[in-house]
Amino acid sequence: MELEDINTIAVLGAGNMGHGIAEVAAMAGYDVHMRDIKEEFVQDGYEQIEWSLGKLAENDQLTEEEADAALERVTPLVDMEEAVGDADFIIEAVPEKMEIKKDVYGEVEEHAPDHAVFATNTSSLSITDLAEVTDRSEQFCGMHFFNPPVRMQLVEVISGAESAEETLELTEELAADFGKTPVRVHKDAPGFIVNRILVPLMNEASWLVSEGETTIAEVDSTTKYDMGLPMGSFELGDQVGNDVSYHVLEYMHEVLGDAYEPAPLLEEKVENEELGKKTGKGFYDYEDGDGADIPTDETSEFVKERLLAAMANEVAKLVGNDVAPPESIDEAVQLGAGFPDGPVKQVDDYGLETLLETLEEAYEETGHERYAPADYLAERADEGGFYETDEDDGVDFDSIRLEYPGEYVGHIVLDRPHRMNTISGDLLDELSEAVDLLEEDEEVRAILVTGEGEKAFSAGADVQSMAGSGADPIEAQELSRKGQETFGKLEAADVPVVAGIDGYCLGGGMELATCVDMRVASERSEFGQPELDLGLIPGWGGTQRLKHIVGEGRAKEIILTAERYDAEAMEAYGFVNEVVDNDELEDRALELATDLAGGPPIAQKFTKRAFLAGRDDTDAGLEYEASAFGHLMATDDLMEGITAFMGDGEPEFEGK
Ligand SMILES: C/C=C/C(=O)SCCNC(=O)CCNC(=O)[C@H](O)C(C)(C)COP(=O)(O)OP(=O)(O)OC[C@H]1O[C@@H](n2cnc3c(N)ncnc32)[C@H](O)[C@@H]1OP(=O)(O)O
Repeated sequence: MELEDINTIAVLGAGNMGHGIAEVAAMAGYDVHMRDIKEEFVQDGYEQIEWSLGKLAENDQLTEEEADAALERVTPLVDMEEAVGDADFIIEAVPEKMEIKKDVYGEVEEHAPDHAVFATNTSSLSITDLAEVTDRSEQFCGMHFFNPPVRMQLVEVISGAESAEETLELTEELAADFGKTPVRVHKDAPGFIVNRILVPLMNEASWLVSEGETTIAEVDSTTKYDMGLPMGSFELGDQVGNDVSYHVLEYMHEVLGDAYEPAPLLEEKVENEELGKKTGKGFYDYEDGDGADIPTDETSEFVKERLLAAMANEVAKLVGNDVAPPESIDEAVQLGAGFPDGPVKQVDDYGLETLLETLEEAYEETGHERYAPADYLAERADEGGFYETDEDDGVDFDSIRLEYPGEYVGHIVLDRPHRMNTISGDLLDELSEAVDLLEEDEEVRAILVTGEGEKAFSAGADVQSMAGSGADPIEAQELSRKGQETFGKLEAADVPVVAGIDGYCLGGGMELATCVDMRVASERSEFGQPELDLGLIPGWGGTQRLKHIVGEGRAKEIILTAERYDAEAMEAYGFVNEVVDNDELEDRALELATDLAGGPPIAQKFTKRAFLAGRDDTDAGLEYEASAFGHLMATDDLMEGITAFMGDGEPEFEGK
């Protein structure tokens, strides 16, 4: 079956995941049969979809008409035959109990057409075991959505022992058609990718506290503010539900052995029914206490090393057993768990040899199986990391992308869409290197800077990682200088620089945009310097550079009020050169950069330098201008420009 042959999708289960998946499928234009065992369950799911579509429309992520049309496409049903009788693709999202799922498949098999593909949305059960209940194990695979499906980008597409390649490819295409990012899990291993990394990580944290090696505060301070994960490890456990992590671990323990024995602390939480947010209490108290109140200054290198070592070991088992390659693991965990950097990159950066030693020492000390290093870990430690290092290709960016869309334009894309393209120290390093590369490249005569995705050009400095390191005033001062200097490179670049701004352009993101020569923004963009609201000041040049664009009065207004401004207001303030329709932003920004790239390189360089030279001293600027004017007289570009003018043609400047 091809993707075009899929018209009707049956979603079995109208609970949290089921109705979310049904909504995503309906938004992508499919007819959806959403089925549950009781009328009230399907109605409840249907109302949730209606509410969620309404919210999306309210936030301009859909038009009212699109929301209405999506809802129209969902048919709530109780009868199984009606639900699956003419379905081309069936996504099962019933409770995570093998017996329930098996019963459902028995019934589905009776009524589903022969061509229909079955996909199970499970986070913990074996795809192979489930497939065996059906008569079509080749037409069966896992399709693991993350909660809530409408917002989460990742879908793990999991191969059972007998899933046909065609089934897996079709499921990936369908996930992509839903607007999601599919990541292939090549083997049916417990936890697949994301849970296989997260759950043992939470378990290691619990073991360390159980054994009196550290405290919950230290672990969460380290995970959130040193490792830069979106939440503390225990905070995450409370969010996921301690019973959920515990059951996943029990399953891993049963299938994979003692390395996955649940920690006593976790067991205790489950016994006491302190399951996390949903029961009001878990590792933190959400009813009578302050919830997850995590200190920024209790980070511990010991904890970091143990957690990274645990993560490195899981990565080794996944990669070594061909469950998934490093790139897929990083992509899945970034999209599914919001990690700023993928786990493989994190452990590679820390040093596999060190982490291997950490495991070996801990294994010797405690004898616990969870510290037994995987063979593949030792192998990769010898090679210097999980990622193959390509020696010919010296440039390897993670937080940005460098593209060459043609016609002398070098395009820098801020590429952390899962974190609103926030700017970390690593991103600054990469940006600095990218500007150097583009400046050295004779084939680049203009630079375009944009942010990946539709939400943000950049929401500014990564506040979370800043809170971790910012406790140290010297480090914070260095970070400020680094940002000032990096953005300053764009300002001082010899070639024109354009920013294409779509979405939030806040804080450090706006300071970056301040350093380009021209700014094109989509209508939906929002600007601001919110630093004062955080008790900070703009530290990447904002107090000095913004005034040169909008004047001191407006600059003070923007910074002191910390308000957000829409694109039109920023155009009126002179910050944005041009506001365009949302859909046109990308093309228009590239068009402008391409136009500028066709200009006379030497005259452009001198113009930019003259502006900078005269910024604080007009006489110096005038002197520079006169001298540049003189130099230009002797260039081929001048002759080319004048000849083209006289002949009514288009000049072709060569920068000579
Ligand atoms: C020297 C330079 C200094 C600076 O630049 S200081 C930073 C200045 N920037 C800010 O203060 C902006 C902070 N962010 C916001 O106000 C909001 O966010 C937005 C208006 C950008 C978006 O709001 P919404 O659409 O409601 O989304 P959401 O749930 O708030 O954010 C989505 C995820 O993005 C993370 N995030 C957003 N901005 C930052 C940031 N600047 N640093 C770190 N994370 C950020 C959030 O926490 C959350 O994450 P999760 O989904 O894991 O909850």
